[in-house]
Amino acid sequence: MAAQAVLRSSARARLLSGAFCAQRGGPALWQHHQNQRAFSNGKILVEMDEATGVAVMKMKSPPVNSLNLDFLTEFSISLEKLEIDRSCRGLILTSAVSKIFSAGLDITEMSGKSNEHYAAFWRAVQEMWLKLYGSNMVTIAAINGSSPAGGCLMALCCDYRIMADNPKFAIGLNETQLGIVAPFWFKDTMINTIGNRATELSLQLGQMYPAPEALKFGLVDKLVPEDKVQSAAAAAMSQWLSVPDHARQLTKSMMRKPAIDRLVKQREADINNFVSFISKDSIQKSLQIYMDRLKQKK
Ligand SMILES: CCCCCCCC/C=C\C/C=C/C(=O)SCCNC(=O)CCNC(=O)[C@H](O)C(C)(C)COP(=O)(O)OP(=O)(O)OC[C@H]1O[C@@H](n2cnc3c(N)ncnc32)[C@H](O)[C@@H]1OP(=O)(O)O
Repeated sequence: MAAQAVLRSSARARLLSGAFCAQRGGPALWQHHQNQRAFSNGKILVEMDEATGVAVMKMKSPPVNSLNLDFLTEFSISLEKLEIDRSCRGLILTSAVSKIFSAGLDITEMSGKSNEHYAAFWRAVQEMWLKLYGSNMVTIAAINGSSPAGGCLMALCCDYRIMADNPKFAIGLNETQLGIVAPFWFKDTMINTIGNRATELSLQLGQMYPAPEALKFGLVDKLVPEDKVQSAAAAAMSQWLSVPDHARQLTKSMMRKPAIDRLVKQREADINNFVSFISKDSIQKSLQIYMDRLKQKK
């Protein structure tokens, strides 16, 4: 895909240079065990079944898998590593943290930091989206917990979503509840999944949907009991992998390319928009109030 080509160069350069790995105290090499390969960069564990060509990526950044700069960098590099591995055809994205898929963007990365930091953070968020939404692999989200905002975005980037059937787990783009705005490419991703009107309702209200409502709304494709999420994802994956790769990939590209191209074309402008928006005093105040409320609810 066009966006993949643009993105691959920078991440691959970092991957091959080992800069990221050295920073983490050593290269994230594959460990082999029978038909399984695995690597971990710290916040992400990847297990690959060589017999099926399916990798399971587990987010393991407790307490809530929030997407900070380190996490996003590890995520994009891990994804790139799988993308360039021709034996890997499918990816199941899930969480190793109990009851949480991902709490979305790390709010502390958007509070009280320099403009340079905000810009680097936002570039990393964009890169995660470009890579996951534009992946050539079959991507299935095994949503085994709550998934607000950026966590919901990650799930929406996948080709298919299976969620644990527990009304305590909720998913949605709740940005307006924090006093912030989902950017156009979050909005486009949701529109491409549930349509324009449902997206408008959902985004304006900053609605979080408990799992059963998320299914009705089309935000997820299937609900299964909590202990069946991984096996259901594996079963769905084998169905998806029965379709010839080239035809499925071209179809995926046809559906997603307009949204991807839109961000690629205005990446720098989008970063500048984010920095000027997030650094406003009024927005910083809203985020502070939201964080205080989160801590007080305990
Ligand atoms: C004009 C156009 C301009 C466009 C500009 C675009 C701007 C767009 C900017 C950003 C888009 C933003 C996207 C996002 O993803 S924002 C993040 C939204 N996330 C949330 O709202 C989630 C909030 N968290 C929760 O609801 C809950 O924590 C939970 C359901 C995920 C888990 O609940 P529970 O198990 O009860 O855990 P706790 O609430 O106790 O949390 C544990 C611990 O973790 C901290 N925390 C939780 N979420 C986050 C987070 N997203 N970032 C940072 N920290 C988080 C929480 O505060 C607790 O910390 P502790 O008290 O120190 O233990």
